[in-house]
Amino acid sequence: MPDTPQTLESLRRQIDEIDDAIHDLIMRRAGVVGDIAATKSSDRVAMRPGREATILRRLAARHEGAFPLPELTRIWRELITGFTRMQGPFAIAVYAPEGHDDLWDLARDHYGSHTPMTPVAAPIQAIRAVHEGTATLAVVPWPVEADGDPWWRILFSDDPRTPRIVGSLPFVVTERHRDEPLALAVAHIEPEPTGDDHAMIAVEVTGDISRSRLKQTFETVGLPPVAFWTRQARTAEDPVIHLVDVADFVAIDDSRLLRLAERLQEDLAPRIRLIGGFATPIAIGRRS
Ligand SMILES: O=C(O)C(=O)C[C@]1(C(=O)O)C=C[C@@H](O)C=C1
Repeated sequence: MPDTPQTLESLRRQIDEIDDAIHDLIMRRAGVVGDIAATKSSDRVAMRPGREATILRRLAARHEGAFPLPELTRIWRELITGFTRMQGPFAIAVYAPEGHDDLWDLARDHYGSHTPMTPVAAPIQAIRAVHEGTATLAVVPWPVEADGDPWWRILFSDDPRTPRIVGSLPFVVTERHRDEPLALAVAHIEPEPTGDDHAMIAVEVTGDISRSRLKQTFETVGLPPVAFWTRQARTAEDPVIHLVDVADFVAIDDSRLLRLAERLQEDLAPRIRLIGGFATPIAIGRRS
């Protein structure tokens, strides 16, 4: 078709009509989210990371045509964050010390362009901000084995006000994220199963246990372990804590946690705490 001013004009008219239809639907969606908000308790965080994961997975699965999927999911991240912010205050504390803005960028990509974000110099400060209520959510680094004093240790607590791991970033993993660091999100949000989830389980023990025995014990009780980190004891009285990433949804009253404790009970006097979980991220392209 020749690119005459007339056809260009009529094509742009179609674009305007489509934009109006999209805009109308966004405004209509806001009305439905308002009804959802009315069903939620106003003193709890409105965000539901499990539901968000399900929405993005469903759209990614039905997507067709030339429009790039990373941009499509990015638009939905912006929308969902807007709909979350519509329901109440939402602010983030991000571990972003001077010169290290990787987690800042991950947080912006996921939690939207306009969400208030505060950089903090230590992961523990971000979690403290959630505990104290000055932030809704903390973005902290993915655990590393070499960390002698890992931040996740402070989630090992019986205090019901302790926040939990609720998400993993990036959720939509693209080529751009190859070799980039990962992050975890920590907040006061009840986990919801999405059909493809991970659980983070911390095991404090008084004695020595090899990785292979730990792995085998998790497998025996039906908890599929995919990664381990150990916080070594600094003194003889100091307990060792293992953090285990399990590829399944685990609820706080899951009988597998009891069976795990029973199996380790004999010689290790374990204390076991579910310190959170997250929906398995989706990969677009490959991250090798
Ligand atoms: O389903 C909800 O609970 C909503 O609040 C709606 C919605 C959405 O925009 O779809 C918004 C925020 C939540 O994190 C999840 C989903």
